[in-house]
Parts: sequence; structure tokens; C-alpha cells
Amino acid sequence: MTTPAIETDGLTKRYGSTVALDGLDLTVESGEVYGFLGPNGAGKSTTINLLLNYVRPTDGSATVLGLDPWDDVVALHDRVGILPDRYDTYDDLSARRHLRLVIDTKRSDDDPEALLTRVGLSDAVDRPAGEFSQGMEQRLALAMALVGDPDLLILDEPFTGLDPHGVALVRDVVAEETDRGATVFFSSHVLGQVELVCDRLGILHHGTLVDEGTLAGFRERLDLDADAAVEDVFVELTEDGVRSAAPRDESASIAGDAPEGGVQ
Ligand SMILES: Nc1ncnc2c1ncn2[C@@H]1O[C@H](COP(=O)(O)OP(=O)(O)OP(=O)(O)O)[C@@H](O)[C@H]1O
Repeated sequence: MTTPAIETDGLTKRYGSTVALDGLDLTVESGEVYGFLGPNGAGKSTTINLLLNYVRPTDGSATVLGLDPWDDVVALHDRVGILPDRYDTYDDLSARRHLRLVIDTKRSDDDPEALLTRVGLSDAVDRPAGEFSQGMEQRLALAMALVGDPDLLILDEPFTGLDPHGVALVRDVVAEETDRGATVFFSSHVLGQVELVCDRLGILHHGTLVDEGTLAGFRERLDLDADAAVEDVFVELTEDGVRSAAPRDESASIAGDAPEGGVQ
């Protein structure tokens, strides 16, 4: 049996009395495109931060590509490409230099220009990133995620700031990456795009995986129209919408962790 790309068992993260992630049991099979959906504050970025060892779990465990994110962090980061929700570029460094930093870190022999061409930045290879628009920064971050042909791509809100060409480009990249055998795990609010690229969807709400499956399966189980979109599934399963900024008072007696950094 192939090792799952991602497997979590009771993965939990509390910040004080806020339960950001509540006993997540998740399996993402190798080679699939898994869309991780949920309203603001559902715990999507927290999950990604835990998988990448940017924050420590309060409870539970996870493996990524069969590796323990806490014990095998270097090996893991060598094999994972990450597009964070927000990436701050170095204003004075060119796109090429940004690529070079990742290529050197991953000891890859990728050509920065080829990767930048792949994301539509061939005209901006030597321009400082400080001059980039939001969409160009997003394309640059995507090129950086692709360095070294990662076995797993983790894309946090990959469509942010992109024009329709950029959105189509992300879709193409996802298809190319899965064609060569990579797994793609992404969170997104651009629900219309999700159904075009995902094999399976997981719906996170209040830190809990409330449902998962194929879009066709959701339509059937939730008794939605045959042409119901991901939006309808999302609304059906997460009806009370955005989690309040106020912490849920579920664990007043539980010692919480201090706020930490990572993907927001
Ligand atoms: N460093 C932190 N300190 C305290 N609370 C945090 C921290 N990071 C996240 N949280 C809380 O954990 C919960 C889940 O947040 P998270 O960022 O994982 O949600 P999300 O699903 O990624 O949301 P969005 O779609 O808005 O990015 C929220 O209630 C959030 O306020």
C-alpha cells in the first residue's frame, strides 16, 4: 500500500481557550488533489502550520510523506513545496535571486528562468520584487514552491490576487504537477476553482472536519441539485459562517499554548 501524503490522528491545536484545530483525522492519498475548505477562522492555516512544523500541536500526531514533521523537518521541507497564504518578498532582490535562494536551500539544479517562465514571469526575471504587483508576487511564490519537483505541494489560498490568466495558470500547474505524480493539498475560498481541480474535498468548520468526499458524493448525500456547486456544499455544511474573533470557551481548564508564528 502506498504511504499517504498526509495523515493526521487527533491533531489538535489550542491557543489559550481558543480551539483552532480540534482532533483532526485526515488522510490525503498520494497523487490526489485535495481541497481543504472552510470559512474564515476554521483552522485551515493552523493545520498547514502544524503539518510544516511552524507550530507545535497541543495533542495528536501527523505524518507528511511518511515523515514526522517534528523529527524529520529538514527531510520534509526538502520534499514539500509551499505556497503560503501570504508571502513577503525581499523588495531589493530580483525574482531570479528569490528562486536562487530556494534552489540553493533545496540543493536543486532547477533553472530559475525556466521556473519563472512557467509562471508567466519571463519578462520580470531580473526585476526587483519590490516592484511587483500582488499577482506577480503570487506567481513568484508559486515558482518558488515548484523548486525541486516536490512530492507534495501545499498551496494556501493559491488564487489570491490572481487575474483570470493567473487562476488558469494555477489550474494548469496543478494538473502538470499531478501528472508527474505529485500530491496537491490546498485551501481556497475561490470555490468555483476548487471543483475544477480537486479529486476530493474536506470541509473544515470550527476546527473540525465536518465532512469530506467528492463533489458528486456531497450533492447526493446533501440532497442538492445535480448541478449544485461547491458553494452550495460549503454553505450547507458551514451555515453559521465565519467563526467569531472571540475564542470559543471550550477549554477554560486546559492550559493553552502561547501564540506562535507561521502561516496566517
Ligand atoms: N497565533 C495565534 N494565536 C491565537 N489564536 C490563533 C493563532 N492563529 C490562529 N488562531 C485562531 O485559531 C483559529 C483558526 O485560525 P486559522 O488561521 O487556522 O483559520 P483559517 O481557516 O486559516 O482562516 P482564514 O480562512 O481566515 O485564513 C481562529 O480562531 C484564529 O483566531
